[in-house]
Amino acid sequence: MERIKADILVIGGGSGGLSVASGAAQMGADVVLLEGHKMGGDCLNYGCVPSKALLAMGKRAHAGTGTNHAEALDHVRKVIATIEPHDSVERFEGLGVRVISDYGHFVSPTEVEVGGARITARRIVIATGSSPLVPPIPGLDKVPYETNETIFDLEETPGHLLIIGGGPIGVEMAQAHRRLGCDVTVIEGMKALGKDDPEAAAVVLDALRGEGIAIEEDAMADEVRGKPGAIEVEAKDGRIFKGTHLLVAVGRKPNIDRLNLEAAGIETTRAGVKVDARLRTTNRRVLAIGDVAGGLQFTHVAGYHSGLVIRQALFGLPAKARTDHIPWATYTDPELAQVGLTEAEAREAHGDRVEVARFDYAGNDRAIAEGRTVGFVKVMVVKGRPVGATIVGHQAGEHINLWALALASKLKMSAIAGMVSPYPSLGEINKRAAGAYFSPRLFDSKGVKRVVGFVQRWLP
Ligand SMILES: Cc1cc2nc3c(=O)[nH]c(=O)nc-3n(C[C@H](O)[C@H](O)[C@H](O)COP(=O)(O)OP(=O)(O)OC[C@H]3O[C@@H](n4cnc5c(N)ncnc54)[C@H](O)[C@@H]3O)c2cc1C
Ligand SMILES: NC(=O)c1ccc[n+]([C@@H]2O[C@H](COP(=O)([O-])OP(=O)(O)OC[C@H]3O[C@@H](n4cnc5c(N)ncnc54)[C@H](O)[C@@H]3O)[C@@H](O)[C@H]2O)c1
Repeated sequence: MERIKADILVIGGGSGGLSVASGAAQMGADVVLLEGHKMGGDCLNYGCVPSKALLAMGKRAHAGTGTNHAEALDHVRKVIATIEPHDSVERFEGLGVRVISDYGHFVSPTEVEVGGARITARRIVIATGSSPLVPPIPGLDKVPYETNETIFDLEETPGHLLIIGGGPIGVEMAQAHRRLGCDVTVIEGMKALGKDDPEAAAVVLDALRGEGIAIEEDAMADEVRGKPGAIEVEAKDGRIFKGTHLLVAVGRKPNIDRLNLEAAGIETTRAGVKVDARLRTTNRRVLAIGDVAGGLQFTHVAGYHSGLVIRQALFGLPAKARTDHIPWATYTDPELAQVGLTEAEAREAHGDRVEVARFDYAGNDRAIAEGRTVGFVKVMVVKGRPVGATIVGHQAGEHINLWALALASKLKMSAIAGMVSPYPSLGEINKRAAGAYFSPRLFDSKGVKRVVGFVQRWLP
């Protein structure tokens, strides 16, 4: 058996693993990367990239440019093919990474076996991601169903797509398919977009319903039956939903089954590999990042984790994973974006000390000019600093960047209010929200009026 020694062994070539491997190799470390399936992982092949490409085609169809489902899937394939070389084995080998295209598993606390090789490394990084969770709903195993791993390869256009799960995957896929000409029913066991601010989520759900998508809430799928082309989902309360195709989007499960973690003394929880604030597992040589670490499951979180791992594994420096500054966005139209605490979370954590500053898209001249006046930004502020921001509306996922910076760098509201925004930009909504925080302090204050009166008497 071949024996390989490395500084860093990365298991999994998705968003997190590839960032660690490329960063570490370019900084001079000896890196081995294992990828058992497709380089680029979920995000490139079955997640962010195809879903945003399909949504883009849905937008085109909605604008009247006559795109159909088959053309949209063709576009999805082309987008993946365009990005693929960036994540390819060739590129990584060019960076000096030894790539092994196979699944790896631990055989001891310090060794991983893959194919015919046994690898030891100073640090091992588990970056094996997650897979679609398929719940044990009676009958589901007897009907054809799609997940995010198959929906972008569907041969035929669904006549009526049933989607179990109204989280980000469910609602993004609902709007993309609806705009590409399918009937769509979302079957959500609790509240759709339930992890987001309910007032903002309602704006998205209203828009989706307005486009003809049925969103059924408090409808926990309890039984599935039927045959190809004629599928029924029955909810716990007896409601029955009929469609031609079924997409299951009820969350994720961590990819840990193949890893033989017991051999390495690595503990797990229901969410994934157990990690501490520094992303260390219960084996001190092994770290876990991205979806498999069971926290927020986003590509940019996997990327953020990779930076923390490089800091620790290459430079021996401590690095703590924060979550208070992590944004996320759901790329429906209108978009929904969040960073930090929602209004409810902020009130729970800070009580009466929270002030909510708010500005509506309807008050922004560019939004009026573009006919995109639906939505708002609200910012949760404690002692002059933002602790969270919610934006729903046109390009909310872009506009949240500013608040992500503000939270990451602990900026004050005065920094945002003091920024000069180009007129007429949509992004000015953020400055106006900060302005809304200060206006009562300036315009409703007797003290300010007294000072102005005094100065005016003395100014030449
Ligand atoms: C439909 C959908 C849409 C999404 N949209 C967004 C979005 O818009 N924005 C966003 O930020 N996030 C989005 N996400 C989430 C995002 O895709 C994930 O958070 C991200 O891919 C996680 O990266 P990762 O590196 O942890 O795992 P992955 O990217 O899944 O990579 C893990 C890799 O490890 C490999 N692997 C597993 N086990 C082994 C083993 N034993 N040996 C070797 N290799 C192994 C797998 O084959 C895989 O390639 C979306 C997800 C889905 C499903
Ligand atoms: N834009 C983005 O960044 C983006 C897009 C898609 C996915 N993602 C990532 O992927 C993760 C997974 O997304 P998801 O939408 O699959 O999961 P999710 O956990 O966010 O939502 C799943 C939904 O399914 C519902 N559900 C569970 N069991 C059910 C049942 N039996 N019947 C009816 N409803 C049921 C839940 O109540 C929940 O609302 C997200 O949390 C996110 O991290 C991100």
